[in-house]
Amino acid sequence: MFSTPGKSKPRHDPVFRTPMTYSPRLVGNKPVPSPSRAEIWKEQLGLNDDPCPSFSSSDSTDEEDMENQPEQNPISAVEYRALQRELEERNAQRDDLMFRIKTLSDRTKHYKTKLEKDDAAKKQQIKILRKTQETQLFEKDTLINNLQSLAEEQEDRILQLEMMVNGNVHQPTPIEDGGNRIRSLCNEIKELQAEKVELTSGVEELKTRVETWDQENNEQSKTLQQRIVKLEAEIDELNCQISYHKNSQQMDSALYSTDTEKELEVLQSDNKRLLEEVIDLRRRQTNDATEKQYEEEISSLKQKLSKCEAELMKKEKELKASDEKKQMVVRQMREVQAENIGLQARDPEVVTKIKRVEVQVESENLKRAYVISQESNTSLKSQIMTMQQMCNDTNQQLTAAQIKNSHLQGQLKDTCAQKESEHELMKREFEALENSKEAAIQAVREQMTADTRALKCQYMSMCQKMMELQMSFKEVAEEYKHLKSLSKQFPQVLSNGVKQVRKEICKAIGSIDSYNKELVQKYHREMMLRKKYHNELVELKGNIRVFCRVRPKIKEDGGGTQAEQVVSYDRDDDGLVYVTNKGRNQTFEIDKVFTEQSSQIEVFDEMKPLVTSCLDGYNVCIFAYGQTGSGKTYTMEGPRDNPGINQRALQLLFEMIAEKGIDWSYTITVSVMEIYNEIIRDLLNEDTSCKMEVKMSAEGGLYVPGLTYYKVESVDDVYQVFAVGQKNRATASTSMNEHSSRSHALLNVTVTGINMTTNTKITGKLNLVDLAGSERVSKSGADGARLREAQNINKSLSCLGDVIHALRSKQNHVPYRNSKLTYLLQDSLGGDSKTLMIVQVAPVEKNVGETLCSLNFAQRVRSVELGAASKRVENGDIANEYDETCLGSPHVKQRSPKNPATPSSSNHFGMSRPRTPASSSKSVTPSSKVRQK
Ligand SMILES: Nc1ncnc2c1ncn2[C@@H]1O[C@H](COP(=O)(O)OP(=O)(O)OP(=O)(O)O)[C@@H](O)[C@H]1O
Repeated sequence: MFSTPGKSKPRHDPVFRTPMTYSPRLVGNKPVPSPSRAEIWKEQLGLNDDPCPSFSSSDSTDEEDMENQPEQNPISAVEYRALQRELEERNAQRDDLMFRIKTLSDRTKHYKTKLEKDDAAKKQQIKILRKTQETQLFEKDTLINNLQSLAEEQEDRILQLEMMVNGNVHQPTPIEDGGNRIRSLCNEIKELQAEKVELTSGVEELKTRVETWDQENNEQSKTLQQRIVKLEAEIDELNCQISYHKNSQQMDSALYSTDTEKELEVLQSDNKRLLEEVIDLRRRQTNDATEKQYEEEISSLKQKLSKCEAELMKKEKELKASDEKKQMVVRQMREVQAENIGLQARDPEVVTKIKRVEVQVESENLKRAYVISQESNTSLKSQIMTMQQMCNDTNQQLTAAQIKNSHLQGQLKDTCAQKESEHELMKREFEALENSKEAAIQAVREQMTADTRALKCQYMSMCQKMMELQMSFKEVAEEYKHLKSLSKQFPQVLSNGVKQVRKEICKAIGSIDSYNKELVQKYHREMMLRKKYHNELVELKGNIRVFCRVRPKIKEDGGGTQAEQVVSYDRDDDGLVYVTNKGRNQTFEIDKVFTEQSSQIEVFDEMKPLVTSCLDGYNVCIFAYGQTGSGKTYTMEGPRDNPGINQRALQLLFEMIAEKGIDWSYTITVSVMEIYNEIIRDLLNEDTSCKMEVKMSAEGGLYVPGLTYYKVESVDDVYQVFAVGQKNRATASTSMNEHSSRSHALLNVTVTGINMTTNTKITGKLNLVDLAGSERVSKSGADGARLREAQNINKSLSCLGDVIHALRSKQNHVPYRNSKLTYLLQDSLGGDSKTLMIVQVAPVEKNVGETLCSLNFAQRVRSVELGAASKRVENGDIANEYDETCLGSPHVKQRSPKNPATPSSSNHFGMSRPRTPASSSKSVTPSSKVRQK
């Protein structure tokens, strides 16, 4: 019956519908088709490709089945409803599962979107970081480029300076990009600097060498000049000597002159060569183009210098040798002169000879030779002059070169200093930039590392989340698949289930059919009985009602066959009780049977209406009847932690009064008495020896003169009253346990209500009586005092039976006055009262006789009709006397008893047995003072 959302209905908004909006379609009602929540979710989840199998076919089939079923298999409406309910439950389960799927898919979507968002944020962060990194790298590159350009500029400047110094032409080296370029550039700069330093040192060395060489050259030149001068002087001197000895010593002097001239020539050639070398050196020094050439030249110069030095050494040696020769010549000349002088002084022959020699010298040849020698001498002199001139020029040039050199050296020094300072500055800047660059790189690296770590952590956590999500998604998917398969199988399963259930139901129906028939029969019988009982109950309203309570087994019951259970109950009727006696089952019909398991509360709940009717002005009497130890006291008083009817009744009265509100003013008074051996004792009076009597007032009401009443206002007051009563009862009796079993205990509660608006007074009385044990005399075998006690008990219980009998048989005279008990209970046993008798029985074989007697008595009492109960309402003056009881005229309604029997005919009322100490639950506690009227 599900419609396809895409066709029959517009697409639903992706809004989650609460489960309350969903109304599952049921089989039999043919509801208007509407998309299920599962379909909506599927649609929202995009799972419409394989839609859930529509239940329409199965539903319709089911429906048809159901419609056709009555023809084939008679299925009742109950069965149909059960199936409907099952279907609803299945639908609800399916919806719940779909809801879970929806929730999980929502969660998955949520996580996915979160993941995507995180991814986008991460990517954005990475982009930003990349951009930042790129910007930083760009800045770094710009910085490096700036540095490079700066370095290039500096390098150019250095090169320019070097060019200025050296006249070299520097070709700029191509600069590589990036850090390698900087490093290579730095290395190159360092290398260049080292080279420059080396070159500078080389230049300086060269300069020093040049200087040294210049100095040496100068010195050599000076030495040479001096030597030249000296030689010229010597030549002059020699010329003089030659001129002096030109005739006589022509040959010798010519020889010497030739040697000297040779020496001079050699020296001049040397000098020339040296000058040429110096000039060449200067020229080379100024014209060197490249450093290599310069070095080569320096090396060649060095070699030349060394050669020059060697030559100089050699020349010095030669000069020394020539000096020696000259000295020798001078010496020879001196010797010649001395010889000449000696010869001149010796004789004229010698003079003539000399003259002759002179004449010979002055011959033509000599003259030619002399002229030639003079010419040569002149040319030599001119040459010497020229050489001197050249030497002077050279010296001037050398001086100028020296000046220029010193000037250049100064410039070079300045340039070097400037270059060094600039280099230092540049180095510092470069270092600072390098440091800042390193710091920036380090900071960026650290930032990047931290960011990478954080991103890694994020990535890991996201991966983990993703894994978890994937896992959960897988689980959800598997669950969804499983659900899908289940939902696919569901119609089949459902139809199978329905068929199975139908079969089972049919089978069950078949199997229980017979039982049902039996039940129907029972039901009809029960209905009849109920109707009858109801009618009886209505008729008997206000009459005696009889309950039976079976106490549980106690240890006093002993063991063995005597302790065997003889009481049993009807499973369906709580008014039937069976007693097995000598193998025969006896059935007793009671208004209500309380089993061993019934609690005090359950028992009291049945009596609540009676108790509360007291507030409406009814007289109520509840008395417990039964043999000793059957649980009368337990039911009426009960243990302290689980109180009985007495306390609960008073507590209920207080609660009801509290609920009544302010319109009614209630007063509750209580009196406690006991009847022992037909003597009434006031248990609220400390003087228990005072015998009380029941009197008839002038108005016709019964009262007990001198009876103590306590006005109670709370449950605590009730407890105190009970305590006083128990204390006084204990004081009055020597053996509490036995005494309590052989006396009737009466708790009389009088409730007086005054309506403040209408001034109406309502008086109700609640008599709660714990009767003495009802054992037969023969069983206990009592005698003496015990016999008297038993006789009194018998008498009172017998009188009770007589009264009931008289009432039952509509006798004109009801013998209330035959016993104190019936006389006291007259107004509660009369026609306008409500009476409840709880017959207590023991469940064991040992007490079966007494149990049968008690139940017979109960059944007889139950059959007595007392007529309808009536309220005791007065108008007008409010009576303040609480000790007055008003007896209405007994109204006996005739009704045939079911089990007519004479109450006193049997030996039921007999002597009581002594009671075991353990069975006593009556204890005396001191009471506080209460108000006594
Ligand atoms: N419904 C019950 N649940 C538990 N114990 C019970 C119940 N009824 C009676 N008893 C126990 O049985 C024993 C006898 O009970 P109880 O004294 O009330 O008997 P009784 O009929 O009042 O005797 P007597 O006539 O001597 O006063 C007590 O020990 C009591 O605790």
